Amino acid sequence: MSCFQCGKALASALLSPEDTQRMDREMASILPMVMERAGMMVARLIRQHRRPCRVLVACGPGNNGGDGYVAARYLSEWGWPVSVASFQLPREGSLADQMARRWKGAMVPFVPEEAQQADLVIDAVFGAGMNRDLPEAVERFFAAAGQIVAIDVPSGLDGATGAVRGQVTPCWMSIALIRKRPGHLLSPGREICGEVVCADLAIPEAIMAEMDVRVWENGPSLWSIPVQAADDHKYKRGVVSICGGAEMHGAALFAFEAARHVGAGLVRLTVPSDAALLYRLASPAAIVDTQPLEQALKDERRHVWVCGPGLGMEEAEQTLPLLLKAGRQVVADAGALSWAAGKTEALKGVSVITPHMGEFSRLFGDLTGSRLDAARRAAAELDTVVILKGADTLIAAPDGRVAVNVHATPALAVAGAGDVLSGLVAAFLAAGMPAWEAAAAAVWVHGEAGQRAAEKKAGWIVPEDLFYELGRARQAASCPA
Ligand SMILES: NC(=O)C1=CN([C@@H]2O[C@H](COP(=O)(O)OP(=O)(O)OC[C@H]3O[C@@H](n4cnc5c(N)ncnc54)[C@H](O)[C@@H]3O)[C@@H](O)[C@H]2O)[C@@H](O)CC1
Ligand SMILES: [K+]
Repeated sequence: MSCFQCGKALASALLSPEDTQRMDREMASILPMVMERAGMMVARLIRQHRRPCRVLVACGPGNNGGDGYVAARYLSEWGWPVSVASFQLPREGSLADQMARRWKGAMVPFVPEEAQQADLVIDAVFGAGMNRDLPEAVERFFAAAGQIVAIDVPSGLDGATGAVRGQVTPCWMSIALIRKRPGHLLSPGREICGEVVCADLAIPEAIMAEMDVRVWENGPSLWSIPVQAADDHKYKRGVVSICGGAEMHGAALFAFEAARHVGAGLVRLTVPSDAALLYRLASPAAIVDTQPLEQALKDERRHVWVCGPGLGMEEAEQTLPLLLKAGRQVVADAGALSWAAGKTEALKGVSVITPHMGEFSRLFGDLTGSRLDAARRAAAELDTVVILKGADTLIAAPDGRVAVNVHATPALAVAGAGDVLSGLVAAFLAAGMPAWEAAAAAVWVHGEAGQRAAEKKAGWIVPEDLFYELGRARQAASCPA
């Protein structure tokens, strides 16, 4: 049973504004209770993180503001000095209006001077569905604040995409309601959220189970990596083949070592004959084939290939179409992606592509809209899993699923780290994992190994440092019971 079927993935769901609107409709009859709990949980979480201090709650006209009035009431009942500044009063008769009427404490003007005097400002002006520019008065108000806690998202952050609509002052903490939103993890939103904590609103399980979630935070609940078994043999663990180029040997060797160290049963390099000696000297453990690719493809057991790291344009042209024609599962990276620029359809049939933003733009044109939507569109267009690499790597499937990975470290920003990733994806494909799951698991394991290596080397790592962390990283990636 996959993790999706057993429902564990729901814990890492990232809710889009459409998801929450649908949810609100489903639970219309209990919405007052849910808002009451949201405000109470916000107050509780603040109490857990902060000693009593002068609090100013900035409230907007919608449900986000409603949560703010409730949080103000709870903190005040617990003896905290609290005032509320209303940016705009809620519509009469709305749920937020009902909550505002239950606030009997001090009201102060919505001006920067008030924000400046408070020890803590709670941002309940706009929620995750905001899709207009932030009014200047709101920008100025928060710019004067010292410490800000945002309810759900900082006002001005588009919860669906991580886009920031105006000058948003970074928060100290954001309290995500029910689940995080994609915008909490996606840049640039991620940089203004501060610590993100989730408030459990005790939503009925039946409602959660009905959610048609399409975006998740990447983690072990999304996939199952095969574990070792008594009857393992190298072909069961999986065979990975890697195309090596004549010039840049290092890239293919990084992919090769990564696949070996993460547990592939057998890894082979297919290289031009005049380069074979260099590969053999660089890695005495390497099985280096110099036979023509057509010959190598006669071996049906070699069904997973990495094509691109260390390949020139011509080499990519001579290998990728042959691999696809032979029906192999291909991880295409680097040289293969450069070769396909301007003829993106040449990648059709590839299982996984791993572009960084530059390669992605060369393949699919300049970004219009969000990276998340662009990755999803590209995956659908090519019928291929897309790993769009970055500080917040996206793993998009042709059916619209997207995993957002922030399990990483800036220490991985070195040449060669991407080649390691290609080797990992191939190893998990060869182990029998479906493409999206293999890609998501590889990205997570890459991040885990990076974090472990960075810890040992104070952040300054080379790709080789990852190899000996990969076994433990794979172990850590096993689906939790
Ligand atoms: N299911 C959930 O996730 C729950 C969500 N709740 C809260 O509900 C929030 C979403 O509530 P709403 O959909 O009412 O959204 P908001 O609270 O953001 O309010 C939207 C209102 O603000 C106005 N507005 C938006 N941008 C503006 C701008 N730039 N200038 C002036 N006015 C602007 C809109 O016209 C609308 O009237 C969440 O963020 C969360 O705080 C909770 O109350 C309970 C449960
Ligand atoms: K907010």
